[in-house]
Amino acid sequence: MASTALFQSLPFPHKSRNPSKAGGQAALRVRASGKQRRPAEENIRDEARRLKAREEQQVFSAKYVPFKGEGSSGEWYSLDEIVYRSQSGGLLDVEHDLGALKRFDGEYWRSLFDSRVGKTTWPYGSGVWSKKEWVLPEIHDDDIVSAFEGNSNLFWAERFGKHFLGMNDLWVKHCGISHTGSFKDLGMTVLVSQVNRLRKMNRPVVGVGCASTGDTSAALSAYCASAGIPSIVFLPANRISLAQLVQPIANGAFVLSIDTDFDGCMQLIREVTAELPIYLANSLNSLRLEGQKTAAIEILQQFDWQVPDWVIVPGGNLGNIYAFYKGFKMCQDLGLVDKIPRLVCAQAANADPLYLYFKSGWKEFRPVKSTTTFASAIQIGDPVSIDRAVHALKSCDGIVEEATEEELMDAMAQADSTGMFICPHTGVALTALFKLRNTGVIKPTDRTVVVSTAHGLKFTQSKIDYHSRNIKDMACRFANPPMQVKADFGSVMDVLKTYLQKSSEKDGVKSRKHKGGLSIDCTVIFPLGTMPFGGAIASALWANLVLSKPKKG
Ligand SMILES: N[C@@H](CCOP(=O)(O)O)C(=O)O
Repeated sequence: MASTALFQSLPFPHKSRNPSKAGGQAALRVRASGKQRRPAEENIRDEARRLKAREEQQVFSAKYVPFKGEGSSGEWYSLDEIVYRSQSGGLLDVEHDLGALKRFDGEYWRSLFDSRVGKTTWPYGSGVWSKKEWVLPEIHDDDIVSAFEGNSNLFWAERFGKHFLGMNDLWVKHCGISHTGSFKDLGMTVLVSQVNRLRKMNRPVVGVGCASTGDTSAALSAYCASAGIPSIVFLPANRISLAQLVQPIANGAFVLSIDTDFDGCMQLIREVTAELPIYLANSLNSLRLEGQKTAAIEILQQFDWQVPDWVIVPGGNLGNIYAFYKGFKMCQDLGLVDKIPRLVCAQAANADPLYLYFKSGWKEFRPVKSTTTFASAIQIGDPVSIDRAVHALKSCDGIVEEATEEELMDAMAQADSTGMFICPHTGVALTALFKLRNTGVIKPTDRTVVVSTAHGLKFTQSKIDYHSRNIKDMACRFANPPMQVKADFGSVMDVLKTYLQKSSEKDGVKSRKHKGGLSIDCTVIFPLGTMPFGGAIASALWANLVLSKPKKG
C-alpha cells in the first residue's frame, strides 16, 4: 500500500489507486470546472510553481541503464549525468521506476492524462508534459522548455482509405503539424529542458549540437532559442530542403553546411561532442525518445484507449520506431491497455539497411551507402538506433517495408489528391500500406495508423517537380500541372468547358459506382506569369460544385 505522502504528492486530492471508484472523477470534475483564475501578475509558470510548492515529495524517478541490460551488471547513471553510451559502448535507455508507477492502476493514468488534454496549465498543455510522470518525472516545472507541442491531429483518412485501399478505419497521425513542423519537437522539448536544468546546475554545457537531415536541426534550434541556449547544427550540404535549411538560420543557430552525407555529419558531431562541452541532441541520446514515445500514448488516448491493429512509421535513424514501441509497451505494462499494435517500419529503397536486415531473417546487419531520395529526412545508411528498432519490431511481430522513389512520390500525390498535404516520408509509409494491403497482410477493416512525420510545406520543391513532370525516369502518374491560358474570355471558356465535360463524365462514372454523395471539383485560375510554380499567389478561385445524387430507380 502506498504511503500517505506518496498520494499527497499526486495531482488528485484523494488517496485511491483508482480515482473513478473512490470519488476521484468527481474531484476531477470540480477541478476541471472550478479552477480559479490566477492573479493578474502571475504567469502560468509562476502558477505552476505556487501549486507545486504544496507537493510534499517526488515519488517517481528514472535513470539511464544500458539498453536491454547489455552493459556491466548494475550499471546505471543519473539523468543529470552527461552520458550517451554504456561502458561497453552500447546504447542507453531511460528506465522508469515501474514499481512506483504501478502503485496506480491503468484507470488512474488514463483519467489523469485525459484530464490534462488541451489545457493551458503549465506544463501539461503540452502533449508531452501531460505525461510528465512517464517522461522526465524529476524535472522541476520551471526548467521545462515547451511550445505546447504534441496533441497532434489524428486524421481520419476517409477518402484516401476508401478510394485507394478499400479501407474504412485508416488514420494519419499528423505529428508534423507541430511547432517546427515535425515530430522532432516531441523529443526536443525533453532534451532541451534537461539541458536547461543542467545549465542551472552549473554543469559544463556551453551549447547543444546535432547532425541533421533537416527536422532535428529545426527543432533543436527553435527550443534552444526559446531558452536562450546556443545551438550548433551540422547539415549535409545540398541535401536538405530550403525550408528546413532556413529554420535553424532564422532561429539563430550556428549552422555548419558540411560536404558529406548525414552519416558523415553524425560521425563528426559524435567526435566533436566527445571533445567539447556541447551536449549531443541526436536520438543516440535516449532522452529524446522519452518525448517521442508520447505520440504512441496519444494515439491510444485519441482512440479512447482502444488499441489499433497496425501503426506504420517511416524509419531513417530508427529512434522513432523504438519510441512508438516504448510508448505502447508502457501503456500495456501499466494496465492502460491490454495489448500493443503491430508496428511496420517503412524505409526508402535508397536508404534501406533495416529492410535488408529484416529480409535476411535478421541474420546480419550491414550499413548501406544511401543514395539521394525525395524522402531526404530518412536518407540514412548507418542508423544509430538499429538495435532499438530490431528489439521493437521483434517484440511486436513487426514488419519492415520499403518504397522506391516512384512509389513514394505517387503515394504522396495520391494522398494529397484526397485533401492531405503530406511529406515524402509519409509517402514511404503509405507505400508500405499499399503493399501490405495488396498482399492481404493488412485487412480492409484493420484499424491502421500511418505516422506522418513532417509537414508537407517543408517539401514543396519535390511536389513542384512531380506535378511539373520534371523528374527523370518517373511517369508522375498523378501529376496535376496548371494549365496556361491566354487572357481572353473565349480561351478561358474553352478550357473550362473541356474540363467540366471531363469531370462530369468522371463524376457520372463515380455516381454509378458509389450510389451518390457530394463531390467538389475545384479549379484555380491564375494570371499568366503568376502561376504558383513561379512562386506567386493565386489571384482568383473558381469552384465548381457537382452534386452526384443517387440516380433514382
Ligand atoms: N531525420 C533526422 C535525422 C537525425 O535523426 P535523429 O533521430 O538523431 O534526430 C533529422 O531530421 O535530422
